Order: sequence, then C-alpha cells, then structure tokens
Amino acid sequence: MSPYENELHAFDVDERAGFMPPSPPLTRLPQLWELWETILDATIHAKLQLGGKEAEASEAWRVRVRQLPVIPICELDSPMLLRRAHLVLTYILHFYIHTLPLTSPICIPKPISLPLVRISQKLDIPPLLTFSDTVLYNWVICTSEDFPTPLNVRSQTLFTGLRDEEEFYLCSARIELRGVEALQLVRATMDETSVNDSIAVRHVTQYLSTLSSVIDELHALMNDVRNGCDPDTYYNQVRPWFCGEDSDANKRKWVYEGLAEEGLLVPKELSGPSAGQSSLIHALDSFLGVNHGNPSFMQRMQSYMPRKHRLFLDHLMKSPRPLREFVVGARDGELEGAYNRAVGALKKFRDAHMIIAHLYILGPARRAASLRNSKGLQGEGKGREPVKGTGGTDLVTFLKDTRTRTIEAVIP
Ligand code: HEM
Repeated sequence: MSPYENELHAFDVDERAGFMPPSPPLTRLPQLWELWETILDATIHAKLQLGGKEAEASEAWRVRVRQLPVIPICELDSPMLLRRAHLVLTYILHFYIHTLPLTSPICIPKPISLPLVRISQKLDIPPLLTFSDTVLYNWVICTSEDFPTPLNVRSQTLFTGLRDEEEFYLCSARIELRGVEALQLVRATMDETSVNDSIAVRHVTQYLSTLSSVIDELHALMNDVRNGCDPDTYYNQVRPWFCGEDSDANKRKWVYEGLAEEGLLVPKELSGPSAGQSSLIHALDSFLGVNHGNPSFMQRMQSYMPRKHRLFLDHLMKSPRPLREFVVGARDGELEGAYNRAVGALKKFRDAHMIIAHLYILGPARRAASLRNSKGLQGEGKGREPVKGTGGTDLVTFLKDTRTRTIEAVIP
C-alpha cells in the first residue's frame, strides 16, 4: 500500500469508492440478531402506512416490536456488523415512530432503544437514521463488477419499495462515487501546495480546472434525480419517514425507554437524515476554504457522519498550507482564475440544489397545504411557520446562507 492509500485507509476513505465502502455492505446480520431482520422484513412486506393510517395493522406490528427480547450486542464486534445493525434498528425505529398517529406520544420500547443507543455509542453517531444508513451503507452491486460505480449500484432497504425512494438515495450515492475523482484531486493538490514552486502552481491550476468539471458533473447528477423521483411522491410518501425529532410537526419528544436504569445517556442529536451529512460536500468546502461559521448546522451535521470520515475532515481543515492561502500567496492570474472557477462550480451546485429543494419540498408543501386548507386541516407549509428541512433547518434561509458562504470564498 502506498503512503497515500495508507492515509486514506486510516480514515475509511477508499481510493475507488471514496466515502462508500469498496465492497457491498452486509445485507443481513448473523443468526443471533435474526429477530431484528425478520421484523424489518415483516414491516416492509406489510407496507405499513404513515401517521396512524391502517391503525390496526400498524399497532399489531408495533406490539411485535415491543415483545422482542432485548438482544445483547457485545458480539457485534466489527464495523460492518455494527453498521448493518444500526441500519436495521434505525429503519425499525422510523417505521415504529412514523406509523404512530400524529399526536401519539413517542416512546421507543427497550428492545429497540437499548441496543440502538449502545450500537450508536460504539459507532459514535446518533441513534436514528443517518445519511450513512440510507446511502453509504445501503447498496448492492447489480452487475458482475466487483466494486461500486455510479452505474451499477441499487439500494438495499427502502421504506416504501417505490422507485422514487430508491432514486432519491441513488442520486446521492452516484454523487459520492463520482466524487472520488474530486477527492483524488484534493489529495494531489495538497501534495503540490506543500512543495510551493512555479511547477506546483501550474499543476494546481490544472487540478482546479479538472475539479470544476467534476463539480459540474456532480451538479448534473443531482439534477438527474428528476428522472426517477417524482416531487409529490417524494414529499408525501417518502420524506415523512425520514423526520427526526426536530422536524416533528407536533414538536413531540422522542423518549428512548430504559436508558436511565442502564446508565445510558439521553440522546440529544436527533435530526433526520440529510445529504447535509455528505462528507464529500464538506470535504469540498474545507478544501476550497468555504467557511460556514462555528457553530453551524454544517458542523453539527458532522456528528452524524461515520467517525473516521469526521477525522478525515478534521485532517483537511488542519492542512498546514490551506489552498486559498496558497492561491492568494502565489499572485498568479491563471491559478486565481482556476480557483475562482472551482468555487463558482460549487456555488452553481448550490444554486441547482436550491432549485431541487423548491421543486421537491416547497412546491409540494404548498400543494399539500392548499389541499388540507380546502378540507379545514392543519399542517406544514400554511404560511405561518417556515417549512423545515429533514435536518430541522428553516430551509430557505439556510440554503441561501450556505450559498452566500460559498460566494464569500471567491478571491476578489
Ligand atoms: C430531492 C433531492 C434533495 C432535496 C429535496 C434536498 C433538500 C435539502 C434540504 C431541505 C436541505 C436543508 C438542510 C436540512 O434541513 O435537511 C439540504 C441540505 C443539503 N443538501 Fe440536499 N437535497 C436533495 C439532494 C441533495 C443531494 C443529492 C446532495 C448531494 C450530496 C445534497 C447535499 C446537501 C448539502 C451538502 C446540504 C447542506 C447545505 C449546503 O451545503 O448547501 N442534497 N438539502
């Protein structure tokens, strides 16, 4: 292994798969935890409905969850096992919570709360669904190839079984995989900035030009979500399964039962999964010198990422020769132009992302609200409260701010 591969390996970043693992994640836990897998299969098979619809069927399923034994987790002794266990239990958790009637208290029974909180502690991530569960560790390869590419991955676990949900996950997965080249360019640039001579300036100019094209491709891949994921289906049938505690319309607390008696801490970070947890976009921000402030939503999102990816971001942040400083110091017009174009590509990515957020959240929220208004019902998007993102943000203001922070990195 080269020193570069060694370094990436230490951060669980793969040279060919980036922040995704190089080989497919586990699709099933061993026999000891089969009851969790069986109950997840049963839920998916039963096509349970959101928000207390088909109340009898969903309550019968929740009774089964409450009657599960509390299965010990001490033998979940590898990262692969722990990740699969986190995925299985968090899908069960979100099924459990989001099939409840919208005003019922949320009490997560011990057979789920205790192992999930313990597993999350071991992984050092929050005990609810994260981007790593829905995207990074939720895929299979659908060809005979032996490593993942943007063209050969499918999702493993879905709430709805709908193509719209799968395409929503795969859009992010494809971006992560296409982003591998961006990570290679980041690394190559960092090697050059530590040399810092005129050849390094030429090389970095070239790398940054290529990086702009790669970011443009990420932008195109994001727009492609429109091909397989219908906005109203996403908004009404898929997205409600993702809600975390801080985007609950009725501001209900999530109570994880049995924690105090087991000496476990009450979880505080309970935002639903958001691609704001994508280490790739954070890596591009850090590398290009986009500063989202401290504390910020972006920084909070890092606590939802796999621990080693967080360490990778720290490592980037602490680079002894930050790129922006190198570009300013070099006083080279071509280099500066290439840098500003790369920042501009990231800004355009965020412009496109805002359009997607309007298309997939604000538009459908408005349509759903006028339908509810016509029936005299309450809910989000009525104009009294801002619509929230899955991560709990006031999404319009927040997305404008991240775009502004990106523009601020441009060298005048
Ligand atoms: C239908 C597709 C998408 C929708 C509706 C959507 C929506 C949102 C919303 C509402 C937020 C605000 C934070 C929150 O509260 O969750 C957000 C943040 C974010 N999303 Fe997306 N998103 C989509 C796809 C993507 C994709 C494919 C990526 C790429 C990895 C991405 C990257 C981000 C990032 C990095 C943030 C943090 C804010 C920023 O960096 O500008 N999103 N998204």
